[in-house]
Amino acid sequence: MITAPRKHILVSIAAIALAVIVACLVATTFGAASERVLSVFFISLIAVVGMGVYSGNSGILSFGHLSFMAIGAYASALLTLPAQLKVATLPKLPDWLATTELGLLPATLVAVLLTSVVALLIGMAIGKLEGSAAVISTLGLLIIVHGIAIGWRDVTRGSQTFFGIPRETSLWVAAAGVVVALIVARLYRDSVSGLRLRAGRENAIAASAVGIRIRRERLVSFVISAALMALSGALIAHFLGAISPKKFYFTDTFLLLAMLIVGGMTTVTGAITGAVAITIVTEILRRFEGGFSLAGLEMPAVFGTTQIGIGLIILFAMFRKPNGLAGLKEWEERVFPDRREPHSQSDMRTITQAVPLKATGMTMQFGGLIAVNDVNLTLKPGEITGLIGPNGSGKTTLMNMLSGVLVPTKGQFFQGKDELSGLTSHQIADHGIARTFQNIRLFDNLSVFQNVLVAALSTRGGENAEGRANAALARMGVERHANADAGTLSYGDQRRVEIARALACEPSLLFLDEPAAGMNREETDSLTETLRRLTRDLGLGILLVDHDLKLINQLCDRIAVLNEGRLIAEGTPKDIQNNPDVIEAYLGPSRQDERNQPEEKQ
Ligand SMILES: Nc1ncnc2c1ncn2[C@@H]1O[C@H](COP(=O)(O)OP(=O)(O)OP(=O)(O)O)[C@@H](O)[C@H]1O
Repeated sequence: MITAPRKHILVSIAAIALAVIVACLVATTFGAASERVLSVFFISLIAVVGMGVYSGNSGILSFGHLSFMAIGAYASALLTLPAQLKVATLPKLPDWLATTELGLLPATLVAVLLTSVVALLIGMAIGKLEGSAAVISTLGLLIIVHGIAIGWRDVTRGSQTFFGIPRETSLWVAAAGVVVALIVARLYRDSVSGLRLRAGRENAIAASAVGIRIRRERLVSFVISAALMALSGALIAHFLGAISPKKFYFTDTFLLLAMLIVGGMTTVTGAITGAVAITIVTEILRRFEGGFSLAGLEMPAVFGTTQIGIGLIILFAMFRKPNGLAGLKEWEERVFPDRREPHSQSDMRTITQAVPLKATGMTMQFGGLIAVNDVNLTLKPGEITGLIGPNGSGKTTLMNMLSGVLVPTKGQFFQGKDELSGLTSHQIADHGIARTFQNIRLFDNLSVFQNVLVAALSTRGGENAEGRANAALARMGVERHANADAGTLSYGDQRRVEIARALACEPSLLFLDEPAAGMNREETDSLTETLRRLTRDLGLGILLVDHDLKLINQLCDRIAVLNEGRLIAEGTPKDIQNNPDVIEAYLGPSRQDERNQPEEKQ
């Protein structure tokens, strides 16, 4: 399923095909040299969009993707190399490989398939890593594959040139390859998997809380991007006719990453922009590298002029355009902004079979600090439970444990007979528990509609996702912002969108961590009314953490009070208001004495 408007996709594909055909026709009129430049440009562009499919959508920069290009290049070359030449130059090849002599297309398909399998295995290992560890591991991959290419002499000819590869990559073959790669990358970006991955890139914790399995989506993108790299590798091998391991090492990694970073990692438009910009600059600087004369002045040869130039462009881009020259949007998204009309024909499903969530002995220890200490709590559908307590009393920590963000040190919680303790955040979301965060965690660079849609797509089997997304937006009164980027909204609207995103998961229990923080009284009153309607109309249970005691008292059926990690009181708002332990926790013992004295005198 493609999540973008059909118009964007059709316009994009038509433009890609047209631009490539026009570029080919222009190059052919200028002769063989320009055809060569354009062919290399197309093949490089396949690699850049290949890297972008993973790095752009996941936000994890990969230094290792040229390994997949190398695997594609060597694998396809081994399959197309004339048998006689194989016998002469690679005498130790196994018979079946020595006698195989395929055409470019089948050899490329086999190479792409083989690379995808290798990427699947590597991706499963790398996918366990986060942040800089994930980035560094890709560097390790590059070094390992380079080492194998040099060491496996019987198959690769080691560091010597692997020559004699049939030069079958014509300009039109490269053009066909780049059209396929650009379309695959464009479709992936707006596929369900691509949207989930971009949500995870924006905020991994929130993505997991709406049911997204980030590791799985990363793996999907890793394999697709490796397949595109293999395609690029096969085409370059059959364009040059000779390859060696150094072709797939640091120099080209730097060049391709520069294209991706300068253009903008997150879009296909960015990959194209970066590839065009860096190719033009490289072609110009290369002419000056050997020295030149200007107005009678002889400039000496400066080795590395091209690399220095590319480095300067990267610096310029980082200072002036940190998201790349093309920014965060595809060109067609800017030219034809989404004018999705908000509609809410469908409403949210009423909770009919919800069961209470029972937590016992919940404990969380951070080093020497016991943030939550042996807390028992039951949350019922259709009921609003307030969770209050002074700053640092453990409210958010308890909510984090019940939503799978933190693994409790001790304690268990069940939904009916199902034990949820020990489940991950996305598994808990699938059990109908959704949440918002104290510090708003929206997917800032996705539209409001995409924020909500991706949650609906990732829970309840993705059933009727668009309808659920629209209904959730309408329930929270933010449907008019559907097309705006979430990060551009006012604070109050962002909080409402975050609740809408949680509602799109169709939860039976909703956890709200300080939903009224930063809202004025009017906005808070309106939120109070909205939340009341949610429980009344849909039978939803709510766990509400807030410091606004007026909101808590007005809204909650029951209130639980934490102090220094312990549950010190539980009851109706009236019980809690008069509870001496609660008064002491909030006001301190001396203030409570003051408060008690007049009463004692009476
Ligand atoms: N990840 C963590 N690592 C270490 N200590 C933590 C962590 N998270 C919370 N704490 C500590 O646990 C205690 C409880 O924090 P928590 O955020 O749950 O309190 P809270 O009641 O939600 O506070 P507030 O009302 O200010 O949001 C605090 O002392 C806090 O510093």
